[in-house]
Amino acid sequence: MKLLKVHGSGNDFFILDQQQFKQPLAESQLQLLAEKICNRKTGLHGGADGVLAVGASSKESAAVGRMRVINADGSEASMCGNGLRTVARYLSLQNQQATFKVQTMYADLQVKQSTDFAPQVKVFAAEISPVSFAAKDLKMHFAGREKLINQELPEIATDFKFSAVAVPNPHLIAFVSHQQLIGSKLGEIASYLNDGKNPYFPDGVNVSFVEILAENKIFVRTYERGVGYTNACGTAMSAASLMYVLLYQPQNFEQQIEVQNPGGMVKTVAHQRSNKSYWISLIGNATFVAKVTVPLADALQGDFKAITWEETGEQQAYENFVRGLKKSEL
Ligand SMILES: N[C@@H](CCC[C@H](N)C(=O)O)C(=O)O
Repeated sequence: MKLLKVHGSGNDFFILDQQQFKQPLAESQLQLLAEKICNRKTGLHGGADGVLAVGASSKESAAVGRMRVINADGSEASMCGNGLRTVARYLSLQNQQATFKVQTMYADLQVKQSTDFAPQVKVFAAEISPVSFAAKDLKMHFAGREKLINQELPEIATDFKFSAVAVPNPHLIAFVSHQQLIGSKLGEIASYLNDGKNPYFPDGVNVSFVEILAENKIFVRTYERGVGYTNACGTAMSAASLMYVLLYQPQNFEQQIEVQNPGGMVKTVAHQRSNKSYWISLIGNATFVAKVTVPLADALQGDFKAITWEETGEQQAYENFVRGLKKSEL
């Protein structure tokens, strides 16, 4: 079985092109494969944050291909912003196209090759959409609250104001001080809301703390549903950018925002359509780390003795790029 180890801003994945098989993997196999190869302790070459399953788009879709997102714990998500940029690059090379649409769970999303951030640091832009603040779209249950925009949530924490937005996967976002950003509260709140037992987000939620560094410059730290802390979360950085504009800089739609994260940096632009709906452009690296082969049967048993791992050399280029950034740190 062929895999491609990739990352967007250090949020790393294995791309699994299902078209290599006579039949796509069964759902149970796909879930088990993600759990086995992504495990940070026993997985494939240090594991990953998830699997991006690429396949043919459905007949009624005009998209060039389809992306499904399987978290490291085997749960499926409706969207993955960092992952979509790497899938866009993969499909761009496969189809010799620089701009096209990729089918995702709820929408065909526009992707486009953009200007490299540095030599061997390839960059793609991805449409993050649809956006909703509705509790039903977030699978969020706080008594009497259909929306959550910069509000206290005494049910889960004091000292913070939260906003909840689906892009379309669910995000809970708080703008915080640097001390709060680097503290333990994010992990405590997110672990509880992703325990599978709490009444507020029974399906879990991605939780982010955001520090405003300057106008149009923010730092986003995320504890992801189905994964835990990650270097970056593309949909979280997109959701945080939209909330930053809505809450602090409502004149800054269509302006580029620098979003720093523990894994590097991306750029975002918040947009509002004529029908008043929102969407976000997420612009960032789409790094191919290594070409990988592993027997499928071995991988499903967590046996990685017979793998091949062929580095592309891009990871060194990415690390050089990050070292050159004037970036805040945790
Ligand atoms: N890291 C991804 C999001 C992956 C899915 C998320 N963990 C969820 O379960 O919603 C991104 O870059 O957006």
